[in-house]
Amino acid sequence: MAAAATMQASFVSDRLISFKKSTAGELFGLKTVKFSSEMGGLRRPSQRKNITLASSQATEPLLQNTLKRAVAKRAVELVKPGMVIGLGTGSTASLAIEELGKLIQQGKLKDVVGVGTSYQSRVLARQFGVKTVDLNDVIHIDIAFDGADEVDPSMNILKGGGAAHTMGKVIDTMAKKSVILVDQSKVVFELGQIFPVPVEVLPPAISPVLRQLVALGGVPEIRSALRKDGPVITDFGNMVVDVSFPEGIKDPAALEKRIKLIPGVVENGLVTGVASSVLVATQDGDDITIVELDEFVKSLKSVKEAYSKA
Ligand SMILES: O=C[C@H](O)[C@H](O)[C@H](O)COP(=O)(O)O
Repeated sequence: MAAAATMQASFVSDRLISFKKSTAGELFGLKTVKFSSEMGGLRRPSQRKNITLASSQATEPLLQNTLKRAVAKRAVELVKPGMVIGLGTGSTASLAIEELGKLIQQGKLKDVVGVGTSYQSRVLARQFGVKTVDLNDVIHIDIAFDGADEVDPSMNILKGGGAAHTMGKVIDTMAKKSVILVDQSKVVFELGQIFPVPVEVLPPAISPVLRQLVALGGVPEIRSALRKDGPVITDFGNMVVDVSFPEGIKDPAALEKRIKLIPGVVENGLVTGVASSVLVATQDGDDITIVELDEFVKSLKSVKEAYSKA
């Protein structure tokens, strides 16, 4: 319970929690310092657990932002003239909107329109010159770009750190190609070990939903707002419950469905079987590279094997 409370306290710290996410080193349970530095200065799990918010603010977000920008730039290279693009929410998706806007403003992409997943994405699209249309005015989406809070090696996703997972799921599911953009810190062996599962809930149903979530083995906490007293209220007027699962999430697809079936639940942040591609921004020394998730996972396995033989 104390761990869950700590997680929740961090979680509401305006998402300055990248330092708590599982690193590549943790993905396969590696403990060596050498592996961490070899992989571009990734922290050992022990460091990660004990790091303070202050030190993370001093260093980690700078690198993470560079990685997010790099993956956003790469993603928009996939866009062709005339496409309808799903515009995700969050810091990484926001950078993709900005990069898309640059290409449009430079005249390199014509007749592209975006469909926003949130107020945030629509406002940014307007700011960066990406024309938006209503979801109900399009019959298809060519590519959706979105971020994630965690990704496992099977391309199961955990979303909703910004309480925007409901429309994100609608648009990502509808898109011909759902491209998830992450930096290496988001790749985990098992979903839910660091992040709780966000659940959007109809406010009048909050108590029965909380009870049902406990019955599923979850530890639910209503997400509190940062600069407002009381709960976070989503773009659709609902509340968000962050649910940690102390026993782990062994079957994300099954849990996604079980939470969805609770009356009063609008949507949850588990997204399974939807992503067509996960682009991972990785850092190795001064080099930043963008790779597909399976390639990233393979490279970790080979490093692990090399160290286990040494
Ligand atoms: O609700 C927010 C979305 O699911 C975001 O895509 C997710 O939280 C990742 O956000 P960020 O890119 O800021 O880490």
